[in-house]
Amino acid sequence: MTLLVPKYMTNFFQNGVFQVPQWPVIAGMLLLVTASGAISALQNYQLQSTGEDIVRDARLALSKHLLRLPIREYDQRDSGDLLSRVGNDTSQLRNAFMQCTSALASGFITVIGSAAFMAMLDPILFGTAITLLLTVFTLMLLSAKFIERASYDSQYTLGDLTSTLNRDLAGIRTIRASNGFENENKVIAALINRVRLSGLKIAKIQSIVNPLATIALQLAAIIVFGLGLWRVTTGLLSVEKLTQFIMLLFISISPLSQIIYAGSQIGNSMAAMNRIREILDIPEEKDSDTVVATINEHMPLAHSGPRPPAVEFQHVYFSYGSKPILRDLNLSISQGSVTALVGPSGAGKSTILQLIERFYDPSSGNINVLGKDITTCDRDDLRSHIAYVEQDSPALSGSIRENLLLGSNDCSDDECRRVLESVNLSHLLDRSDKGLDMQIGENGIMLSGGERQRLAIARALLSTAKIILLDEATANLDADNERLITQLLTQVEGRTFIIVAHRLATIIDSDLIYVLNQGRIIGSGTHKQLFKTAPFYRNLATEQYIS
Ligand SMILES: Nc1ncnc2c1ncn2[C@@H]1O[C@H](COP(=O)(O)OP(=O)(O)OP(=O)(O)O)[C@@H](O)[C@H]1O
Repeated sequence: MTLLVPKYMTNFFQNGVFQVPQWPVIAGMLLLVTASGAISALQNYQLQSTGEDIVRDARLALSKHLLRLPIREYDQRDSGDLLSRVGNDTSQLRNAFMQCTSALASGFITVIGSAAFMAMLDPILFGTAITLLLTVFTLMLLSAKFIERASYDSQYTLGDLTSTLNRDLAGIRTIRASNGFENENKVIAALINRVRLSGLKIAKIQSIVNPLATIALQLAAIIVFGLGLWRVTTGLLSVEKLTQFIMLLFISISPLSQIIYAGSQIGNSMAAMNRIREILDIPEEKDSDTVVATINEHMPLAHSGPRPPAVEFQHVYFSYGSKPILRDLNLSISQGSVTALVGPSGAGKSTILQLIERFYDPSSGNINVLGKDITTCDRDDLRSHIAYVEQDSPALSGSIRENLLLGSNDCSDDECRRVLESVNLSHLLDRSDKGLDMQIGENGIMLSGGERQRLAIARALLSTAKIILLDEATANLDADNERLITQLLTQVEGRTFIIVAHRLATIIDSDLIYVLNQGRIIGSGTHKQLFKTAPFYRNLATEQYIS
């Protein structure tokens, strides 16, 4: 519609002489301009909304993918950097995308339409204008490559900054207690300066290229205008046509500048896109799986013969890197039993639990859970049979209820209360009138270490998992609570407990104890048997005054 305005303007001239326009002409023009404004506003909103949808989809895909990466990826990557990709990079992508789409979509038609009209009005004048404009464009595209590199550096450094702040906030007490503030502040300041330098590099490129582009555009307009005037004086072009041509040129200059500016932003969005792609290209944990079975723990009961072990390791070797961690490991843990893994720090006890969860796969050997080779099972199905209380018993920010129901939403409030009572946590419900909805702060900071452990044990007990892995799950408990939890585990029926513990007092009543040293099983049996037959275990027990 905007493109019709210059044509309308020819009503102001008759044979090269200015004519006062009639009211209908003025009204028509006003209508044209208003309608064109309204359409452009609608179009702009529609584009922005499509842009928001696309960026939302990118964020959804990225965050979903982030939670499903293989565990090894989290070992190697920094959580702050991953967060920065979901936050900063998608915002960067969003900004550049918005500018590009709105500039291209709304401006493109105007520019192409103006070009077509101008070419019809005077091909020579149009040829000159297009040559000059193409030169400006090439300049902008060249600069986008430099901007992409600088922007990539800037976004990486921003990722480092987010991770450092993340690390510092998580360990703020340690930092304060060890007077580490100055050192950390220096690291953060250095990163902030690096971000600034990358930003300045981009600014330098843009502050050279953008004015150059504007000057070049103005020069192009002057040259075209001068050439047009010359063609009018030599009779090759009428005043009406020159007026139309110049108006079309001015109409197209603003969207053209927008397109050129958007071109300079492509570098930023490419850098952000590459960082997002880097994560999306990592195969998800499940991607390499060939699922041929599901675990059905009831099936063996229907058949005659013994039930398969809850967990079985057959000649398992494993390493995180080049150093072997587990060597030729064989375990057999019966369903419904309490089994303990003991041994010195670094022996590989937690690693065994993580292999049962299939966070990692062994280098060789087999692991069976409830009679099925876990590499042939669906991971979600496998994990639905296992509850895992990690060594540090991390609690999640949120309410008591959210922490209890993580992964299973179908427990009633009464069941939640009962399980809290069984682990001696009922007093938490009396702290405020919010009951189960009481917030426990970031990572459960409003709970004591022992309360966090009992909350994690409560979550495991509330789940329907038949196999419960407890990694040093009572290490922070006082003697009374430790006794309570130990007794509770022996009373729970139909579940298999695999307990890693340093304090032997908590596991001496276990049905079976495996003693590990340097990734090998060096003894197994009950406490009594091991005390008699395994000198290594006897030493461990004697050191803890256990006979
Ligand atoms: N994600 C990992 N990447 C690389 N090495 C690891 C990783 N996790 C553990 N290790 C190493 O593997 C070895 C066994 O660790 P693991 O945590 O299984 O020992 P542990 O017997 O549970 O020790 P602790 O009693 O101190 O918890 C250790 O040498 C440890 O440094």
